Amino acid sequence: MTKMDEEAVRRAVAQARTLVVKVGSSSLTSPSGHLRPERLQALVGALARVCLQGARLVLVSSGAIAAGFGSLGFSERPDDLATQQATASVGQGVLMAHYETAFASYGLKVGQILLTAQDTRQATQYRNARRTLGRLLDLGVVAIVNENDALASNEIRFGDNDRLSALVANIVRADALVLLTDVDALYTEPPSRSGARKVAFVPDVVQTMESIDAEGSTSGLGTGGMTTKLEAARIGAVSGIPVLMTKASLAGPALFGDPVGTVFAPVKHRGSARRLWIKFASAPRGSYQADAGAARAVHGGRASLLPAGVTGVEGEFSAGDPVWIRDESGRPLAKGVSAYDAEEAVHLMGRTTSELSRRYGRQYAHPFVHRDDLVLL
Ligand SMILES: Nc1ncnc2c1ncn2[C@@H]1O[C@H](COP(=O)(O)OP(=O)(O)O)[C@@H](O)[C@H]1O
Ligand SMILES: N[C@@H](CCC(=O)OP(=O)(O)O)C(=O)O
Repeated sequence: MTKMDEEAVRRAVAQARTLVVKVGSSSLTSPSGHLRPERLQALVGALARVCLQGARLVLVSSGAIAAGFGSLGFSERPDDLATQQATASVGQGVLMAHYETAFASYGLKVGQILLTAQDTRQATQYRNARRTLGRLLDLGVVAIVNENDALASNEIRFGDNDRLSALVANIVRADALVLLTDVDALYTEPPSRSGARKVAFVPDVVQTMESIDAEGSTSGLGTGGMTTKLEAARIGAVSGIPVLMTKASLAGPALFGDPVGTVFAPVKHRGSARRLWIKFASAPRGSYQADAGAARAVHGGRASLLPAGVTGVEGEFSAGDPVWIRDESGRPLAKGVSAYDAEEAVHLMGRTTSELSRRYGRQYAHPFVHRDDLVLL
C-alpha cells in the first residue's frame, strides 16, 4: 500500500466518518484519583463538535472506578478485586450520568456498551457487539464503551482500555483511532527522563516499538501506561487504521487535524472484519501441526492447510473455533478457523483430499483451515 505521510494521517483523522476515541482514567481525574466532571465536560465539548459535523463516534471511556470510590466514601482507589468490581458498578452509572448530561447539552444521545475480553474473543459475541454498535451509530447515538469491570476477574480482564479501544476500532471498522491520555505525545522514553524526545510521526509502528522505551503507568491513576498504548497503536496501524495519541485537553485541535500529539501511519491494508478478529481478538482452542511442506505453503501465503500436511492435532476444539497452525518444532505460524472438530481431524490428518473423498464422501474433501480463514502471524 502507498505509505501515508504525517500530514495525510492527520487529515485522515480529521476527516474520519467513524471515529473511536479512548480517554484514560488519568485524563478524567484529580491527582487523588477522583473523577473531575469539568474535565469530562471539556472533552465532550470537543467531541460533540465532530459529532455535530456528522462523525459517528464510539467513546471508550475509563473512569468507572474513579467515579465510584468517592461516592462510596473511600479515600482512595481500592486495590482488591471485589471492592474494585463493586466500585466500578457504582461508578459506571455515575460516569454515564455525567456523559448523558454533557452530550445532551449538544442535543446528542448516548448509549452504553460494557464489554469483557471474552466478548471480543468469541465469534458470536464479537458479531453481537458489532451489530449493536453499528446500529447505535446508525441511529446517531454516541456509543460509550468500557470494560465490564463489575464482572471481569483479574485473569480475564483487559485492565487497561487501550487494547480494548483498538479492538473496538476493528469491530466498527473505524476510519481513525484517537488515544487521549495525560501526556501530550509519545516520547522516546518516559517524559520524566531528561533525554526524552517527542515523536510526532511514526511511519512504521512495528519498527518504532523496538526503539521506544515505554513504561507502564506511573501516575497511579491509569493502568496500562505507554506500553499498552503502543500495543493499541500497533493493532490499529496493522489493521489499516490511522492512530493519533495526545493529551485529552488537546482533543479539539487533534480532531481538527492540527499538528499535536503523535500520529501512527497505517502499515497494512485493512483486512476483512473476520480476518481482523482471527488475528487480534480470537483465542485459539487448540492447534494443528503442519509438516515441512505444509508449513512452507502456509508461510508463503494464500495456501489452505490441507489434511495431508497435518501431522498432529492438539486441544479440544469444534468446527468454527480458532486454532494455531504450528510448524514441526511447535512454533506458531498462523492462526485460523478450523473447519473440523479436533476429534474428527485426528482421524482425517495425513490423508489426501481425494482419499478422504473416496472414503468418507465429498463433504470431507476440504481443507482443515481454508486460506480465507487463515492469517499469518
Ligand atoms: N515513552 C513514553 N512516552 C510517553 N509517555 C510515557 C512513555 N513511557 C511511559 N509513559 C507514561 O505513560 C503515562 C500514560 O499512561 P496511563 O497513566 O496508563 O494513562 P491513561 O490513564 O490515559 O491510560 C504517561 O503519564 C507517561 O508518564
Ligand atoms: N475500566 C476501568 C479503567 C481501567 C483504566 O484505568 O484504564 P486506563 O485509563 O486505560 O489506563 C475503569 O473504568 O475504571
